[in-house]
Parts: sequence; structure tokens; C-alpha cells
Amino acid sequence: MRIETLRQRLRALGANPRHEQRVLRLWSQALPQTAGKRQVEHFLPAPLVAELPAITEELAALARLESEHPGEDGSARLLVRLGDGQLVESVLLPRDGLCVSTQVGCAVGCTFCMTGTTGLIRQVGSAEIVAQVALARTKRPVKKVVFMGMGEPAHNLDNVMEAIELLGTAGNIGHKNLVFSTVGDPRVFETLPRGPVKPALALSLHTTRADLREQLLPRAPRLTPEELVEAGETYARATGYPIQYQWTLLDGVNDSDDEIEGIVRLLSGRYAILNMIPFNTVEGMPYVRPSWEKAADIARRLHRRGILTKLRQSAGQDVDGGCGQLRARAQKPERPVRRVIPVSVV
Ligand SMILES: C[S@@+](CC[C@H](N)C(=O)[O-])C[C@H]1O[C@@H](n2cnc3c(N)ncnc32)[C@H](O)[C@@H]1O
Ligand code: SF4
Repeated sequence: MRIETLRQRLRALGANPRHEQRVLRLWSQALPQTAGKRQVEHFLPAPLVAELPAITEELAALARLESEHPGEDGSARLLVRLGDGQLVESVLLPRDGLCVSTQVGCAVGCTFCMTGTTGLIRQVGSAEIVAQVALARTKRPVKKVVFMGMGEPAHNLDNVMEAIELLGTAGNIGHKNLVFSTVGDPRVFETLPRGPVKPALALSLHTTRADLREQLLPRAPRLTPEELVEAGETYARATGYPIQYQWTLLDGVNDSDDEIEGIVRLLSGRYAILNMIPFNTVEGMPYVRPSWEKAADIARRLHRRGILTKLRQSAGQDVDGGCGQLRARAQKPERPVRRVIPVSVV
């Protein structure tokens, strides 16, 4: 469902913009029903008050908790069932963060990502994206939302931008705490600066070699690493937030000395943070997770060369590997849970 459809319905029931905002705030912030009910009945037009229980029930049905898989680092993976029965993953991150899904499946087909193996199944509607946040907020506070779950936000831009606008206003999330993660697409660099809520941007770079990037991200738009960084820098300067470059570290593939030199060449002097994430092993994929020592050594070398580098353990990893694995296992219950020993983050 689109948020715009919900807004139209509220307007048809007599809501003015303030009423609309109030209902959206109660929903997206998962505010307590009792306090909300008193406020709502006091402020809203009678036809809307009469319909509110049905609307509240419909919004709750957009994203229901299927199962919860706690990690050992304060994170938890949530398997979420959407209204039509499709499953997506959200992840409760340490420090009040939440990772949400923007598509069921993904058309980009990155060769290291479980979500990419199915192709695109369907878009996640803007209201379903916000519903993931509302659901998470019934469990714990959410002050940061990263669009790093299943799917490519650039391929579902209208829905993602609509959700961002709501989360950054009625949803009470600071704009720089909304993180749009993408393989990069010219439409992203045109659309994001124009929105009323400008999110922070994470660009999944993974290599400084255009030919290797085409192999690893077979159906990503053909922007070269240089073009990506140039467009990212313009956005960073316009918003005042650094670009987070994502680098899934694949042993023997994108961890060479040449790549390190390429990163220094590309990112020196840029308003940027490099997030290195050692590959989360996905069954059947031809990649190896580098040792933590090797990854830490690369991060230290980049630091010494002036590149702000963070080595990250992706959240919830001890309950399952890369994004989409929990969903894949739910679809095929015989798939075993792969346990990985958690290690500290540099
Ligand atoms: C799942 S994607 C979703 C957002 C967007 N499609 C993108 O690629 O930026 C978020 C991040 O997860 C990373 N990722 C996917 N599969 C991974 C794996 N098996 N191990 C480590 N990181 C992985 C991607 O490289 C990307 O940076
Ligand atoms: S890493 Fe992102 S773009 Fe690539 S297949 Fe996975 S979800 Fe899609």
C-alpha cells in the first residue's frame, strides 16, 4: 500500500493536514493506544474516529512478526510477513537502529548476496516500509533507519522516498539517521537532493575496478566507480553528511594491494567513510570470508593513508549470514542455520 492512498482515505473521512499528521504519527511511532485514543477522539472528525479501529487493524496487517532471531550483539533479525504473505527481513540493530527491506527479492543480482538469487519478486509499498518501523517500535525504540535490508531502494524509488518523507516528519527520525543504501543510479542523485527530507547516502562500491564491478553487480546501472564517487561527493557537500561507501570484502577478489591503492586514489580528500564488511558466507556462493586479522590489517593500512575506514560486523550475523538468508531458510525449512563466532568490531 502507498502512504498517499492512506492519506487520501483519511482526507475522505474529513481529515485536515493536522489530523492526517496526528494519525500518521501515532502509527509510525507506535505510540501507546490509550494515550493515542484519548488524543484522537478529542481531535479528529467523527467519521474518522469511527473508522480508526479498522484503519489501525489494516495498518497492523501490513507487517506482522513471523519470527524473531536474537543475535549475541544486541541485534535481532525479524522475519516479517507482509499482507499478501510475502516474507521480508528487518534487523533490530544495536544503539536503536533498524534495517528495513525495500523489495521482495532484487533484480541487481549481486553475486555475493542471497537476495539477488531470486530476482525481483515484488516492490515493498511505502506503507509496508513504514509498517516495518512501526512493528520494530513495538519492541524497542528506533532512532535510526537504514535501507540496507532486502532489495535495491533505487529500483523502488517512489515508495522509498515516500517512506523517507514520512519517517523524517511524523515518524520523528533525524534526517541524517535515515540511510539510503544503493548500488548507485543516476535517478538517485537527481531525486534525493530534491526531497523535503534528505537522507544520508551509502554507496555500495565494493571495488575500484569498473570491469570487476560489472561482474560482482551484474545488473547495476553502468556508472563507473569514479562517476559514483563524483556524484556522491556532490550530495555529501549539499547535505553536509559524509557518504558511507560500502565494501563487502571477498577474500582474494577485492582485497588486493591494487584495490587499496585504488581506494586511496578515489577517496582521498573526499567527505567519506569506508565501511568494510567481511563477506557473510552464503551457502553455494563462490566466495570466501577473509579472516578478521586480514580485514583489520587492510582497514589499518587505509587509515594510515588518511581514509576513514570502519571494519564492521554486519548485525545479526551470528543468527544467519547475509541479507535474505532468513527468508530463504523460511521458504526452505531444511536449510541449516549457520553459526558464526562473533568477533569484536575495530
Ligand atoms: C543487502 S544490500 C541492500 C541495499 C542495496 N541494495 C545495496 O546493495 O546497497 C545492503 C548491503 O549488504 C551487503 N551484502 C549483501 N550480501 C552480503 C554478504 N553476503 N556479505 C556481506 N555483505 C553483504 C551489500 O553489499 C550492501 O552493501
Ligand atoms: S546487495 Fe543490494 S543490490 Fe545487490 S542483490 Fe543484494 S540487495 Fe540487491
